[in-house]
Amino acid sequence: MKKTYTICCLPGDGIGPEIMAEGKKVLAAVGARFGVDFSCDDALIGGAAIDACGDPLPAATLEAARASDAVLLAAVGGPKWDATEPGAPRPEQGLLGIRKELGLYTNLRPVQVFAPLAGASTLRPEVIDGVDMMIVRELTGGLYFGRRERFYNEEGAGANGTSGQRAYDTLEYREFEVERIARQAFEAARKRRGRVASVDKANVLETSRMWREVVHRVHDAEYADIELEDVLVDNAAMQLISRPAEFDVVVTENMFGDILSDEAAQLTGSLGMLASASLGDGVALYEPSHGSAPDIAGRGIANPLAQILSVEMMLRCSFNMDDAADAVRAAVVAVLDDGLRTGDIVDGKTPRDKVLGTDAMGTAVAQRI
Ligand SMILES: NC(=O)c1ccc[n+]([C@@H]2O[C@H](COP(=O)([O-])OP(=O)(O)OC[C@H]3O[C@@H](n4cnc5c(N)ncnc54)[C@H](O)[C@@H]3O)[C@@H](O)[C@H]2O)c1
Ligand SMILES: CC(C)[C@H](C(=O)O)[C@@H](O)C(=O)O
Ligand SMILES: [Mg+2]
Repeated sequence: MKKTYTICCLPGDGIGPEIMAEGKKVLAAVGARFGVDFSCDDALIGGAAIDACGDPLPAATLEAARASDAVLLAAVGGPKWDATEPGAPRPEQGLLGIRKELGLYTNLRPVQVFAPLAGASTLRPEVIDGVDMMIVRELTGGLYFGRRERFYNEEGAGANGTSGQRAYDTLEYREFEVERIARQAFEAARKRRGRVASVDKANVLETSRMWREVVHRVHDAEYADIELEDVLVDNAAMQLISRPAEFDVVVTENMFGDILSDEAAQLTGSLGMLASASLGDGVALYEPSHGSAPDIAGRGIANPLAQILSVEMMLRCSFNMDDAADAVRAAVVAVLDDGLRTGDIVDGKTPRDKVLGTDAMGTAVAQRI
């Protein structure tokens, strides 16, 4: 009897369905080579779910995700759902909702420069040479999940020529949330080069002062073998592009991690190269770090490699299929070594016949597995 894994697939919006097709293609190739069945069932999330049933995270989706062995998500969002009236459902609520419901507090975003893509980055080759870092982003706390409110008709409306609106978001962390993400970062560092940079804004924010104190306490008590440095987030943003190869593990709170990971993606040549794994205590979710790329959606030119590398992370983290994960990685490296590129990772030297669309790029990877 073949082993069967059930994967809940959430294609979402924009380029989501296009890159999801390539993730499935790669899973099928892995299944054929390693004698495993991947049963992939689609469910609705984001804008597609709003259109179908008015809810960005339908109960049936959550149920399917909980019943699966792993969740593979592509991307949500797009301009179609941006300009709705106050309080209307938004695609991003589906994503934040599933992260919270599944308790996915750890988001791993590996930033690696594939040697053949050195020319695709906007940074000089000697700056990005050897870049290999793991961003450990806290994913279920902070500003994203704090109390927020918007007041449309405040007293004093019209003062200073405005309509008198007021709005707030709350940045809150509890000690246990910092402790558990710190442990994840130190554990990751032990398997890597033994260094953690903890990024905060402790010169200004009270949450950051607590963050720093807790990270150091966990470090001193349990991980004294790991080298720990504190970096203020503004300085971290600068150092990420001035000395990126020196970072090993970077741990930070939710919003800083969101912003820094998009910045770090530029080291790899494109946001289309950045995979991620969102982990908690139960079923895990894998998704590219990028969004639904509405500017290129429907044209068949999106880079599917972040989705495919997210499949690699799934095979490793959820199914303990290291050989299969290695095969996916090797296939991606082989494709890049063969000079094949999607439009976002070309450089001045890429010949036209080596520039592939989404479907051909996915096929090229699958064929090499
Ligand atoms: N995890 C997610 O589902 C996720 C993540 C980020 C943004 N979003 C949503 O996506 C929508 C668009 O956001 P945005 O434009 O700010 O960010 P985006 O990540 O969708 O796109 C930013 C830029 O990167 C390019 N890009 C992204 N992925 C690519 C790929 N695979 N191949 C080639 N190019 C790629 C896009 O074309 C665009 O120029 C918004 O609604 C946003 O909320 C969703
Ligand atoms: C779409 C959005 C809510 C999401 C985030 O900010 O977490 C995205 O930018 C990401 O990085 O996964
Ligand atoms: Mg983001």
